[in-house]
Amino acid sequence: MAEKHLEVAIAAGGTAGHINPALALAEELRDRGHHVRFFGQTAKLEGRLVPEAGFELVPVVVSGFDRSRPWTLATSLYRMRRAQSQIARLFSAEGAPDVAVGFGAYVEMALLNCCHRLGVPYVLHEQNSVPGLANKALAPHASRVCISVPAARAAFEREGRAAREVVLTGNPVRRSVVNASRDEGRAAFGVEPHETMLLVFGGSLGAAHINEGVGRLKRELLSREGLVVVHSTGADGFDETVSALALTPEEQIRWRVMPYISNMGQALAAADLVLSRAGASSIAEIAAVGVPSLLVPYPHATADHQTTNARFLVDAGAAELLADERIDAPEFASTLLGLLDDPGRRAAMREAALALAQSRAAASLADEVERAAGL
Ligand SMILES: CC(=O)N[C@H]1[C@@H](OP(=O)(O)OP(=O)(O)OC[C@H]2O[C@@H](n3ccc(=O)[nH]c3=O)[C@H](O)[C@@H]2O)O[C@H](CO)[C@@H](O)[C@@H]1O
Repeated sequence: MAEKHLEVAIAAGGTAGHINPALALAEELRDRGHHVRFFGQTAKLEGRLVPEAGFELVPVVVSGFDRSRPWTLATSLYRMRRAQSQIARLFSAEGAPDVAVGFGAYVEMALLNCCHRLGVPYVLHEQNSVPGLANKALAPHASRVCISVPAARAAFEREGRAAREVVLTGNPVRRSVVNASRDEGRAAFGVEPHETMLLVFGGSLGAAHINEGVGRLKRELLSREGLVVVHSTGADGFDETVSALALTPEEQIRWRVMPYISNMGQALAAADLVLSRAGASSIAEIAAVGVPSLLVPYPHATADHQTTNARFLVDAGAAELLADERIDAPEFASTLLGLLDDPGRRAAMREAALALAQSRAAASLADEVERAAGL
C-alpha cells in the first residue's frame, strides 16, 4: 500500500464499456488505500453502476451536441460551463483532488478542464484502438495517456497531439470478471458439465442484427444435442427477440433469453463459445477469461474501430471475425456451427485468448495515476 493516500476524481459516463474499466481502476486504487470519487450523471448508467460498486458519485449534468439538431449546441455549452463551475466550487469548498482520470466519456470534459485550470494533473485512459473525441481534445494537457492496445499509440501520435507520455497499460477488467470461475458460472446458469454453452450478446446495448441472425439458426442450434444458448438481447431488443424466437417452454430450457446479464464474469467463464460485437471491454473480458469467440464488429462505430479492436484477438488466433453484413450470408451459419462442432479448435483459441489477457492492466493504470500525482 502506498504511503500517501490520494484523493482521486474519476469521470464516469458513456456505456458499460466505458464505465467498467473505470470501476476496475477504482477497485485497484481503493485496495491501495486511496480515496476515489466519481463524477457523472445520476440519471445515466453510471448513476446505477457506480453506487452498486460501492463508490460515491458526485452528480454532474452535461448534454452532448447533436449535429442534426444545431440548436442543442447552446444547451450543451451552457451545461458544460455550469458543470465546470459547480465542480470548481466543490473543489474550493472541500479541496481539490490530487489527480483525476477520464475514460473518454463526454462528461470528462467538465471534470478534466476544471482540473487543468486548477493545476490538478489528469490521466486519460483510451479503451479503443481509435481514440474518441473527448480523449483527443484533452490529450495535449494530460499528464499521461494510457492506452489498451498498441494500435492506439499511432493514432494519438498521428494527431500531433501526443501527451507528455503515452503508456500501454491495457484495458482494466473488473475483479468479478477476472476472478470468475467456470464451475461457479456453470452453476449460476444451470449448465451441466457435459453441455456446450454458447453465449450471445451485442455489447452493452444489444445488437438487433446479431439477435436476428442467431434467431434464424434456431433449428440448427437446437438440433445439436447438449447445446445451451444464453442470449443477452439488450433491453431494447428483448421483446422483439422473444417473439421472433417463439421458443416453446421446453426450448426455453436450452435457450435462455434475457435483456441484460448482470453477472457477466460468470457468463463468460461458463461459456464454450461467445458470439458478440467487438467493443473494447468485451474484447478485454474475453481475453481475461480466456474464451473462444466469433466477433461481429459494429459496422457504424467511429473509424470502424471495433474491427481494429477485434483484430487484437483475431490476429493471435483467439477469435474469428465476421463482417456484420455476412450475418445474412451462409458464412455466418458455417462459421458459428463449425466452431461449435470443433472442440479442438476452441481449445487452441482459448489458449491464444488467455495469452493476450492483460492481467496487470488495472495495476499498471493505477501505477500511472500514482505517478501523475507524484507518488
Ligand atoms: C457502438 C459503440 O460505439 N460501442 C462502443 C461502446 O461499446 P459497449 O459499451 O457496448 O461495448 P463494450 O464491449 O466495450 O462493453 C460492453 C460491456 O457491457 C457488459 N455487458 C454486456 C452485455 C450484458 O448483458 N451484460 C454486461 O454486463 C460487458 O461485460 C462489457 O463490460 O464503448 C466501447 C468502449 O469504449 C467501444 O469499444 C464500443 O465501440
